[in-house]
Amino acid sequence: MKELIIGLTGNIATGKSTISNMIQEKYQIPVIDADIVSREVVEPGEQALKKIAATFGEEILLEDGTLNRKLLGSIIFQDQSKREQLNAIVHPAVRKRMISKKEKLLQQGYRSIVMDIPLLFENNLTYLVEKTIVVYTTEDVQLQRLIKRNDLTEKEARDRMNSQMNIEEKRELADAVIDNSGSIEESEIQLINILKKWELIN
Ligand SMILES: CC(C)(COP(=O)(O)OP(=O)(O)OC[C@H]1O[C@@H](n2cnc3c(N)ncnc32)[C@H](O)[C@@H]1O)[C@@H](O)C(=O)NCCC(=O)NCCS
Ligand SMILES: Nc1ncnc2c1ncn2[C@@H]1O[C@H](COP(=O)(O)OP(=O)(O)OP(=O)(O)O)[C@@H](O)[C@H]1O
Repeated sequence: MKELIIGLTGNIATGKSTISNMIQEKYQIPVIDADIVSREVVEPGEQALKKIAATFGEEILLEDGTLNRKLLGSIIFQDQSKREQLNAIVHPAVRKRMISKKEKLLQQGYRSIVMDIPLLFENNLTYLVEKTIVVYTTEDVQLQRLIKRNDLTEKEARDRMNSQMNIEEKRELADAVIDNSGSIEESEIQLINILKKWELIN
């Protein structure tokens, strides 16, 4: 089996987690998920959470001292400057922790690793990986799945989509694309073909 660090990206609700779970469970390639790491770095006691409270006010915390994600989301997805303020606090900590997780997995002997990073292209993080996969859907499918999964209004969903680079642009930048607009089975066939082409499975 070859060695490869893969960057998996896409847009909000195009299916990154669906594909990365498949890669981890069916093909035993470990996945480092930026969304999970971005939750770890804002746990109570973490520096990043203190900075968020200092910037957005103590009312951004719930009674138990954890981050009110719903409230913060409603602020930053409709205000670019607020989003940039949050990114400046959270992203350096996420990047640092992801690199350290990658080093640990390499030390444990893993040779292939997937880094699931929604903002891989926006934040110029391709230097962390060797190949990129974009999980794509048409904008219409993305919108419908996002509204359904997060129980959002169309405006809220569009604000979230507009806070990221357009999926058509990302598709152009990718080494490989999985079109997840159809069924999960159809997506798995595309994934298998990519993993075979990159000699990660037989
Ligand atoms: C604003 C927050 C609290 C909302 O939390 P919530 O639980 O509702 O969403 P969750 O974290 O699961 O993110 C869902 C999706 O939103 C998108 N997204 C999240 N943050 C951002 C952002 N700053 N810019 C663009 N898209 C984003 C991603 O596609 C992500 O997969 C949270 O998203 C956050 O802390 N964001 C900043 C960190 C970040 O950029 N994370 C994304 C990858 S590092
Ligand atoms: N092929 C598919 N057919 C039908 N529903 C799907 C398909 N792929 C994913 N979904 C559903 O669409 C929603 C978004 O998928 P998923 O959570 O994997 O996206 P994501 O890209 O990881 O999202 P985020 O950017 O928010 O982390 C989920 O509710 C998931 O169950």
